[in-house]
Amino acid sequence: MFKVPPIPAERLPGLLRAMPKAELHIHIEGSLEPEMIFALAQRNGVPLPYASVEELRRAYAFTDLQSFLDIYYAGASVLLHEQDFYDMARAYLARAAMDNVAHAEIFFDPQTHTARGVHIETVINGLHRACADARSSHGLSASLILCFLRHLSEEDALATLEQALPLLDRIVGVGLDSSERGHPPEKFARVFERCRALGLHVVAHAGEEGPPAYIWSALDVLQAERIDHGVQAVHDPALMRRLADERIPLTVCPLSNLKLCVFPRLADHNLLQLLEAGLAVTVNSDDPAYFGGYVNDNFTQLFAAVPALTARHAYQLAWNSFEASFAAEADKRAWHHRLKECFEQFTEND
Ligand SMILES: Nc1ncnc2[nH]cnc12
Ligand SMILES: [Zn+2]
Repeated sequence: MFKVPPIPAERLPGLLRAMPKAELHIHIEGSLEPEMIFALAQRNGVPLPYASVEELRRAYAFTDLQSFLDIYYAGASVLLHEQDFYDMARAYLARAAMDNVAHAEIFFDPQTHTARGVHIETVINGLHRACADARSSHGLSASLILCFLRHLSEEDALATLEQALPLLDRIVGVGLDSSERGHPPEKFARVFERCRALGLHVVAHAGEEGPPAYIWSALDVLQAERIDHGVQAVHDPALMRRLADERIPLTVCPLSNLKLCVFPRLADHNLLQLLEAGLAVTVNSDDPAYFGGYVNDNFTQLFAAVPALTARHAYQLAWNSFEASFAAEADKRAWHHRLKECFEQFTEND
């Protein structure tokens, strides 16, 4: 790999913002800014239990994952029409392009919408159209990952997969999200087996709040190719060795972990420990509208809080993000090249 020259600390934030990167852990419903929630509520005549944008924003004081999910699902209730899904994804992709995101793999939660009577085609077609337009408008490639809600039954997930079958050419893979504790990955063994047989990529949230055992079963039972979050792996040395040996990517979300009280302070985040143990860590925003930052904010705030993180780590994190993506090898090579050029430019300007 490219040998990264030292870069002065004061130039690091600029480099973090400028470097091309992939975002692999973003819930599109978590990109709905309060202003857009209110605009869509008005457009669609959906009542909200908050009087104003400010009142809604004030409710964003979370104590754990569940306290966030309750508000997140309420926010998603304003999405009814294909254009709503398009507008939401379009806004995220425009924002991601500003952060020099070259490639995004976007989670969506169809069950949140189908449970309210919205057809799955409405959801997928709106999101897919925004992804297609992002390529022409921003030169950004984007694909979709359908997530099953783990607090619901496996039968519900199987029914959702059935509904999605005619639209499978519009998604790259499936994931597992929502309330982690009490809902281990093995609850979804059959639906994930079916997805793998259909040729879909497979990822799963595990070890966000839940124990290392959930990461083991995401790997062994679901055969997950990436682990979303995975920060609890540090409590299990054998698991750490496996994740490092097999180069299984972790899509880590520092500001999410902070806002959901997984770590008391950003300075206490274990991302550096994971990286130094040889894990293929990436940095992502999770639900940027709720956690106070898009992907570049995650990079800059984490690096500011953990001064031991250097330009070498920044390069590794961006490189990992492309390598861990489900994009074509030729695209990965092109992004790796752009990344190297960006770092070379930064050192030449010294
Ligand atoms: N951080 C998170 N964990 C689990 N499910 C989610 N859905 C949206 N954000 C999530
Ligand atoms: Zn997530």
